[in-house]
Amino acid sequence: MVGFVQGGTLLVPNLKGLGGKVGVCSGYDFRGRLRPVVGSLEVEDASVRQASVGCVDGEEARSGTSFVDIYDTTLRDGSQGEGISLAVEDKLRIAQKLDDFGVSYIEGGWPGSNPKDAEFFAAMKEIKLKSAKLCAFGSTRYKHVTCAEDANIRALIEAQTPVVTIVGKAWDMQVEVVLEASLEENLAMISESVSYLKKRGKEVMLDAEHFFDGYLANPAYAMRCLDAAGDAGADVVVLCDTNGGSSPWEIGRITFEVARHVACRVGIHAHNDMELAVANSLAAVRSGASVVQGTANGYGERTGNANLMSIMPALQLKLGYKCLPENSLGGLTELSRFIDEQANRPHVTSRPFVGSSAFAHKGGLHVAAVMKNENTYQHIDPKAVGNQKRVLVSELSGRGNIVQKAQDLGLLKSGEVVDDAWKRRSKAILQRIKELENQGYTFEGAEASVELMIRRSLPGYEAPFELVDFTIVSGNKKEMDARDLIPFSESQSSQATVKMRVVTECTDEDGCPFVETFEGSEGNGPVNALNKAMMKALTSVFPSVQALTLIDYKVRILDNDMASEATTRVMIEFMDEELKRKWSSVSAHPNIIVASVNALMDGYEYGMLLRTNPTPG
Ligand SMILES: CC(=O)SCCNC(=O)CCNC(=O)[C@H](O)C(C)(C)COP(=O)(O)OP(=O)(O)OC[C@H]1O[C@@H](n2cnc3c(N)ncnc32)[C@H](O)[C@@H]1OP(=O)(O)O
Ligand SMILES: CC(C)C(=O)C(=O)O
Repeated sequence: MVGFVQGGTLLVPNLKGLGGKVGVCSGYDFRGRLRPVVGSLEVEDASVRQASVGCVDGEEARSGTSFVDIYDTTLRDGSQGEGISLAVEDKLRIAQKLDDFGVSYIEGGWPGSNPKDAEFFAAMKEIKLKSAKLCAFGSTRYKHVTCAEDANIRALIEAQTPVVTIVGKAWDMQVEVVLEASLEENLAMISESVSYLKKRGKEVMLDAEHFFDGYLANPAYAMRCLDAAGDAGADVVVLCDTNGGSSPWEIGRITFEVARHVACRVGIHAHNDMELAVANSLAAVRSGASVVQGTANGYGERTGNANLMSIMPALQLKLGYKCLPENSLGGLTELSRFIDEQANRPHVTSRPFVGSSAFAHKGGLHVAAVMKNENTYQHIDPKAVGNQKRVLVSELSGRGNIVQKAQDLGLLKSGEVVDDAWKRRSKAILQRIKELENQGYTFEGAEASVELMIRRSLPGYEAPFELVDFTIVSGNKKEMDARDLIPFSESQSSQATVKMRVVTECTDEDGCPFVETFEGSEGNGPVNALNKAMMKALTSVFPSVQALTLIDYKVRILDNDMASEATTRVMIEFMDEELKRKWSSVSAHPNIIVASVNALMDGYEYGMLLRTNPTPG
């Protein structure tokens, strides 16, 4: 922020000796955001062009913030990402969630493109958004037709949205090669399309496709494209880094030029081909853009669009802009994961701000420091974006990781002095973890196994069951001969039996009496048969174990060169359907059955503990 407008006078601190032109903004709409650049100021040193041109006024000036509108295009540009296909119902749910969260604009799709998008807009006519404005997207009219004749423009009107965004070419080469139209015809396409939509009461944005490449190739023509839109009444011209090849310093400089030239608001739409889309969007804002287009989690064609999940917190927490209603940002992590779920995309743990690893500490030195002061290895408070600090336990841990884990689990009070017993305990656990990781375990993703190690080290811990013995008989010649005829799910090629001692009700006086159970089961493989037998044995004493489901079973061979003697790592994930909790356990062994039995036992033990003594999830 370099300037403050007061009573029509631009006060520019610290600009003595600087030069070039500085854009001046004035007036605010209901959100307190800046209105168009209305003038310019000559100063003397061109280096200022790379500085920010944001201007503030009145209340906003006093608080030192200005409003940036977030324009979400997950439902349109996001769905151009490979592997993303949203059903109408998904789109409706996402639109409502984005509205609840508080983005300013939601681009729903391209009504002239396909029946699904048209259906979405039809359905949206029945849904009232709380504060976001719904946008329909399309292109400028086709060459040599009138807007009234253009099916795409007609579909935009029929969508009945308050906002229409149209993409128009801004790079002379693209006009000639792709549109095969004259440069003048392209200007007419832009101008007539904008004015046609404005006359029908729409708020209109022009997405100036390839703007930055176009500006570098032919700045005068690129600007004429924006002028064609601006003169026809466009509310916002959005500068697109369509090929995603620009850098923040170019984006900053060019956005600055545009912001001081055009009379309407300026937006930014960046793609991530250089992994700079977020940086480019922020650079544009610092240079005068006040609308940022992007997608949830950075979905989008090729390498994706600018990730709004990073842009929104960066604007509010780092750059001092406002872009969301009060307290909204705390829902960011949930929003990101909700949209991943709807889009059927895996959660990317390393995503800044919202990923489950974004505040996960692994290195022993880091954890020791974070325990003293979280700011030592965190750039923000995770709660500000609805995320949480996590401590991982692995061979890279120090004692602090174990102590912190015990505190997180409520086994040791936070702030309590770590006494000698805990010092010895944490040292022993740590040593065991390092030994086991050396043998092939990995505890990082197996938090149930870590928790059990800590609990088992505590005086008085009693495991809810003990596996006395098991047998497995797997495969037979008859099944082998018929293997091509039997579907996998129907194969019963393995049988398992288990003998267990299961704790019944514990009382203080009598301790915990055991019952011994013996059960058997068939399965389509040895682990399946064994799991079913364990489940039977446990449910015969604890019926609630039925709510536990094995949802993932991963096997990894750790030393391929050892051929069939190789060590196998098994990671198992369970879910308790009723408690809505998931947990993972791990084991490693050269015998895949032993590794599986150990991981299964940890999984069941943890599940039964959760039932009797739920820990924070
Ligand atoms: C950078 C972006 O992300 S822009 C958005 C890109 N997204 C999409 O394309 C997804 C939705 N698209 C679609 O469903 C289809 O492409 C449609 C319905 C829009 C058009 O389909 P079709 O009529 O079959 O045309 P096609 O897809 O081949 O598009 C090419 C035509 O569009 C014209 N065109 C391209 N950009 C524009 C534009 N901004 N304004 C006007 N016409 C344009 C081209 O000149 C070409 O015309 P021609 O066939 O006369 O040479
Ligand atoms: C249509 C526009 C916004 C676009 O996706 C781009 O140019 O990248």
